[in-house]
Amino acid sequence: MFTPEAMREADQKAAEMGYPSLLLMEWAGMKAARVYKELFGQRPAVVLAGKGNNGGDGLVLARHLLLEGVRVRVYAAPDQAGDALQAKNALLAHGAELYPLEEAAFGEGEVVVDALFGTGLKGPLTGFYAGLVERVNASGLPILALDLPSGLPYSPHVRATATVAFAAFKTPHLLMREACGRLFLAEIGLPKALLEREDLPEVATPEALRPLLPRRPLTAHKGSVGRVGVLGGYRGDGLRYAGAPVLAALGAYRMGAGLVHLAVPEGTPLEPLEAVFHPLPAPALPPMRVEALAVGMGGGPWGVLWAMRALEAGLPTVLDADALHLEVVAAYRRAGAKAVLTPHAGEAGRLLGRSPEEVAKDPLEAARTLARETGLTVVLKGNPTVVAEGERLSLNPTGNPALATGGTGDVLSGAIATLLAAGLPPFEAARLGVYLHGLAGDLLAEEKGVGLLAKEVAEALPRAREALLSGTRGAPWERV
Ligand SMILES: NC(=O)C1=CN([C@@H]2O[C@H](COP(=O)(O)OP(=O)(O)OC[C@H]3O[C@@H](n4cnc5c(N)ncnc54)[C@H](O)[C@@H]3O)[C@@H](O)[C@H]2O)[C@@H](O)CC1
Ligand SMILES: Nc1ncnc2c1ncn2[C@@H]1O[C@H](COP(=O)(O)OP(=O)(O)O)[C@@H](O)[C@H]1O
Ligand SMILES: [K+]
Repeated sequence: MFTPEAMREADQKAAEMGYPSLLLMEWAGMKAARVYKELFGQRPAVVLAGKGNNGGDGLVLARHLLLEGVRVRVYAAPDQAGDALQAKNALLAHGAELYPLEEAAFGEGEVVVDALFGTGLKGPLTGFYAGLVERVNASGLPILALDLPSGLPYSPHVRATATVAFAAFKTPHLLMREACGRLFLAEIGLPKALLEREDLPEVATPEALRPLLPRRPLTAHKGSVGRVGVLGGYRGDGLRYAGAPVLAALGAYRMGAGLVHLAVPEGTPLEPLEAVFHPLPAPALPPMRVEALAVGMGGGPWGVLWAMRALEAGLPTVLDADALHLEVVAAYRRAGAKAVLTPHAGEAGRLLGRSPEEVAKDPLEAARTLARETGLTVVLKGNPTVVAEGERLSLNPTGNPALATGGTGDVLSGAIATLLAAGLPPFEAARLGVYLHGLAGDLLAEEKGVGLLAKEVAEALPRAREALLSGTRGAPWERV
C-alpha cells in the first residue's frame, strides 16, 4: 500500500525511465470508463475534472464514455497543463461539451464522476472546492471517484459509491474505506518493479495467504495438527467473563486445533465438551501437552498472573485482553518469547500511554510503535486490523461492523493460537488468523446481517478457510 508520496515517487521513476506518463493517464481513464460501464451502463455522466492529473484521468474517461455512446457533460477547472491538457484537447476533438467548474450542476438519473483531486492534494479543501464536494455528496447521485474520493485524507471529502484506485492502493483506501464505497484496483501499466516495495505496508491478499494454510495429511491425528492451551477467566467477580476462554477454545477448534486444553477457575462451566479441562483455584500452568497458548481472555485481575505463569511454558503465545499490561509485555520481551499481542485500540492505548482515540487516529503508526517497543508481534484490532512485527506491517482487508459484538476478539485469539500451534511463525499466524476471522464475519454478515454471536463467528471459520483454500472468495475488491 502506497502513501501518496510513495506513489508520486513511483510515477517520477517511471518518467525517469522514459515511460510516457500520458500512457498511464490513458489507461487510468480507460479502465475507469470500463468500471463506469460495468456499474452504471448508459446512464448519463457528469464529470468534474480538476486541473491536475486526476482531472486529466477524468477527461480521458469522458472521451471513452462518449465513444461508448454515453451522454457526458464535463465541468473542468481552468489552466490544465501537460498530460491533462493533452487529454482535454483529445476530448474537445470528439466534440465534447465542456463547461467551467463553477457552473457544475447535477440532474436526476445522472452519475457524478469525481476527478477533482487525487494524490496531489495538499491540505484540506476549503472555499469553493469544499462547497463543491458538499454539493456532490448532497446530490444523492451515485459517485464514481477516480483514484481517491476528492478531499481524502482530510474532511470535507467526497463520499463515493465506488472508487477506482490506480496502480496500487494508497493509505486512505484502507484507512478511510467508508468514503470509498466499492473498491476497484486498476492496472495502468506502471512497470511492476516500481510497485514492489517491501518497505511499504502490505494489504493482505488471498493469493499471499493461501499458501500459509496448514494442510492436513491423510495420517493426521489430533496430536499432530496443533494443540492449544487456553488460560483465562477470573474467579473473584463471580465468573463474570467465564465465557471468554470458552470462546477462545471454540475459535481454536474451529480453526482446526487437534485438541484444546482449558485452564480456568474452579466452578467454570465445562464447555465446550470437546476440551480438556483444568479447573484451578488460582492462575497456574497445569501440565498440558500443547504447542501454543492463548492467554488472558476474561482474566480480570488474574490476567497478568495467567500471563506470567504461561511464560514458564516457553511456547508461542497469544496475549489478549487482561494479559495486555506493561509488566507482562516487558517480561515476554526479556524472555525473548514468541508472542502475539491482540489489543483493541483501548488496550493498545494502555500499553502506549495514549488514549484509544489517539491510537485509532493512526493505527499504522500505533501498531508499528508497539511492535518496535515490545519486540513482539502486534495485532491491533479494528477496521482495518493492522498486524505489525519489526518493520513489517500488514493491513487486513476482511471484516465488517457486524463483528463489533462481545467475544469475537476471544475467538480470534484462539484462532491465532491454533495457527501458531500448527507451526506458523507469529507474523504469518497473525495475518492469516485475522484474515480468516474477518472473512468468517463477512460470510455471516451477508447471510444474517448485524446481530451475530461470537460463537457463530467461530462456527463460520471452517467455511472461511474453505473459501480461501478453494479460491471461491477473492479479495474484497475487483481488479480491472
Ligand atoms: N504518472 C502520473 O503521475 C499519473 C497520475 N495519475 C493521476 O494523477 C493524480 C495525481 O495528480 P496530480 O499530482 O496532478 O495531483 P491532483 O490532480 O490530485 O491535484 C493537483 C492539483 O490540486 C491542487 N491542490 C492541491 N491541494 C489543494 C487544496 N487543498 N485545495 C485546492 N487545490 C489544491 C494543486 O495545486 C494542483 O493543481 C493521481 O491521483 C491519479 O489520479 C494518473 O493519471 C496515472 C498516472
Ligand atoms: N467495525 C468493525 N469492522 C471490522 N472488524 C471489527 C469491527 N468491530 C470489531 N471488529 C472485530 O471484532 C473483534 C472484536 O474484538 P474485541 O474488541 O477484543 O472484542 P471482545 O473483547 O469482546 O472479544 C476484533 O477482531 C475486531 O477487529
Ligand atoms: K478524485
